[in-house]
Amino acid sequence: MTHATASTIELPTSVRTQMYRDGAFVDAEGSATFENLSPATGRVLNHVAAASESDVDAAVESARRAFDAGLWSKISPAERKAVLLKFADLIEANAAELALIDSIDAGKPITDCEELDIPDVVLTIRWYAEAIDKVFGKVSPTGSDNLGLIVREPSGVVGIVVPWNFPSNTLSWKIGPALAAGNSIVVKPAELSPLSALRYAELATEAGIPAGVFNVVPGLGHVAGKALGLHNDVDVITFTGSTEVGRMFLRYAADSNLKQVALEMGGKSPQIVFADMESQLDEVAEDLAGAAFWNGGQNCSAGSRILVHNSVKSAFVTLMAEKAAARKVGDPLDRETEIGPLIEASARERVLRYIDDARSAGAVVHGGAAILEETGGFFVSPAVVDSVGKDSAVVRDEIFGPVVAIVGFDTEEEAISLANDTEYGLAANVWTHDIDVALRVARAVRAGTVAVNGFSEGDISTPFGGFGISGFGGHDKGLEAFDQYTELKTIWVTIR
Ligand SMILES: NC(=O)C1=CN([C@@H]2O[C@H](COP(=O)(O)OP(=O)(O)OC[C@H]3O[C@@H](n4cnc5c(N)ncnc54)[C@H](OP(=O)(O)O)[C@@H]3O)[C@@H](O)[C@H]2O)C=CC1
Ligand SMILES: CCCCCC/C=C/C(=O)O
Repeated sequence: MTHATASTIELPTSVRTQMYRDGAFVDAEGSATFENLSPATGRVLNHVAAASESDVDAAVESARRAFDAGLWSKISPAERKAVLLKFADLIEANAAELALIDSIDAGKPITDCEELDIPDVVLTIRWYAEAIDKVFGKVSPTGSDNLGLIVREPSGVVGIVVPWNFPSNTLSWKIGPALAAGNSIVVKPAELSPLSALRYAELATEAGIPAGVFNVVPGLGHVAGKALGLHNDVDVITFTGSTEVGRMFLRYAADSNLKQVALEMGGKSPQIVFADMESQLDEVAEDLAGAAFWNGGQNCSAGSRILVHNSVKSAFVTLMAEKAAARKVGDPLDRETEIGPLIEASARERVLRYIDDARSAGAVVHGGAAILEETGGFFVSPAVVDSVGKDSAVVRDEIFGPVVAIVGFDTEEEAISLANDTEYGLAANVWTHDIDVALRVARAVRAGTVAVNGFSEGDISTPFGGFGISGFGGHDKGLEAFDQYTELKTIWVTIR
């Protein structure tokens, strides 16, 4: 394994670029490939198989064959657990290499990948492995003439479509419960970060997951993703990404076999800071700088909208500007780096446009410029936007970059009203010492996760999903994730 600077990037030698089907790497139809670029240099890293519609058909066929054969779907939960625990062990044993792959492929800081992303994958796979033989069906409250059994069965073939911002984590939140429940899966990783999914599939086979249970079809969203969404033999689609593409999966389901669809989409998550935090404003600003700028703000639950009491707003803005300026932006493979490049050139242009438009409309912007352009990478320094109207685009839109907008409020009611003034509803955060205020606000804000006194998405035991246009049809994480990947069946017995 080579650790390299952005100018001499070398991927680990284990990296494979073909599709993964039936337990083996295979070329896409006609050996078609697409260019996979480095966000840190803008240069081509490698060429990856571009799955066609017929490649997706073949992967789904393979998944269905494996499901029907029952070598995974019908074995006991305890047996699946043993294999999944081995899978987790193999991921752990290869953690350094997986971290390097995601860091190079998606431009994520290497220390984040090593210390957060990959350990979270190991934890997730272990957690679902451990859970599966502890989840029971139910017996309904019948009279003595009947026995009503409510059982859960694996759904069948699950299509998994994921984005590039946490290539390993969003994948693990879906493959963990889907595999534990006994399904076969076909994964469509993001075009911008396709590599780690292929390695996870290979490690799954090494752990003993039967051929055909775990397939990967890298490729273009409007080809491979669409083919999976429209496939009549896919029982479930689970998706993380933009609301725009999430809507397409609902249409695909309506136009095909009415497959189950679960969508985890974007957000514009409010971070509400009350006046009683005045004595700890520095600590709050540090936490909220993390919430806004972690992963370069390319996070569905990024704390990109701060609502702060007007009595402490000016001091808070000064602190946030300092925190932003202190963040080290640079080569994702440099261990000092806290913020890597944005994922692609168009993302950088979009983020800079939001910043310029806000400035032109009279906002005060601290930071927020294209930097390190000589590297060829897509770097932007973090931006704190103040003196901005609550209806401006920088306050309302999911920017998916290191940009945080700050808006003042005077009363609790106003804070709640501003927090809920969005179509999104993924996450929120409230800072106060007053437990009554904290709980009143937590209950009043319409969001799937509300953190109190610290940015958080919960842990693996807590369900993660969104209200409004942030979520549809199910949750990732927690035992609740099994609802996405199982069908409920009633068995009604007449006792004669
Ligand atoms: N909630 C979240 O975590 C995320 C939210 N977003 C939001 O979405 C914006 C765009 O990011 P992006 O990664 O492009 O997200 P997308 O929603 O475009 O992509 C997510 C996944 O869907 C696939 N896809 C794209 N188009 C189609 C299609 N027509 N039919 C079926 N599948 C498709 C993508 O493939 P391909 O990669 O080939 O395009 C990718 O695998 C971000 O700027 C952000 O606002 C993005 C990522 C994560
Ligand atoms: C270390 C675990 C990080 C998980 C973050 C997942 C974010 C998901 C998303 O943007 O959808």
